[in-house]
Amino acid sequence: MGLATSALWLCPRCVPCGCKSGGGCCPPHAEDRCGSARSSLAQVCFVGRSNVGKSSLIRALFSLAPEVEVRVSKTPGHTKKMNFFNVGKYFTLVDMPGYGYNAPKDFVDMVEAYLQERHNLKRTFLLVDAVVGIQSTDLIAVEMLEEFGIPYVMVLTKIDRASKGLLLKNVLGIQKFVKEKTQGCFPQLFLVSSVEFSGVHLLRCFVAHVTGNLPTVEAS
Ligand SMILES: Nc1nc2c(ncn2[C@@H]2O[C@H](COP(=O)(O)OP(=O)(O)OP(=O)(O)O)[C@@H](O)[C@H]2O)c(=O)[nH]1
Ligand SMILES: [Mg+2]
Repeated sequence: MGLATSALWLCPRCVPCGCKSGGGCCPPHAEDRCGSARSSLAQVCFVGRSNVGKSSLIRALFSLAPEVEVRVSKTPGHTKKMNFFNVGKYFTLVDMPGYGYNAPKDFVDMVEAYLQERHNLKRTFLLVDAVVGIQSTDLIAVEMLEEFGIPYVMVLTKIDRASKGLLLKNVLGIQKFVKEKTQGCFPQLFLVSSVEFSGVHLLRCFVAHVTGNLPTVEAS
């Protein structure tokens, strides 16, 4: 995976329309830096409740790419806008604001608009906190992804904070939920700690794979 990385901030509605200026087609939320227009790069995005560890996971996944300048905070609701980062010429990753506590007021408009257009979105990573497990707000997110037919993957975060027993309970609960209640969810759950870097390498390879950047290895 190429690690020459440049950060872009794009208005999600500029991606489909090709607007470069941030004016005209852009909704009021897009007065921030509107980067380049329609991108042909594959995209992956990271969603989940506020404070679940989205920005931290992106930082851990792309720790070798210092230009992915993701901001992490103890305060839930820290990430207020969708932040787009280009990973070299290979793909674009999207750090979403969180839903639930202290979510930005325009969260639904912003995220729904993006997911409906989902230009080149190859996979969505839905993060769930390993200590608290799946919550009712996560179920709403799952419903939305299922309704839009978006392929997604569940990731259990902060596994360093969960006891072995609690981790097992939440893993089994999510596996049962995925099997019985979902269509578009990848059956393999990823377990990660962005602090201890556990599970990060496997997920990094998976991101490379879904964005078409993992060379096929022939079985001998
Ligand atoms: N122990 C532990 N703490 C973590 C881990 N990942 C994130 N955190 C902490 O959780 C808090 C929130 O992390 P963020 O990455 O900012 O969470 P977020 O989902 O981006 O939050 P919002 O942008 O507010 O939605 C920070 O204090 C992080 O240090 C982890 O794997 N283990
Ligand atoms: Mg964040």
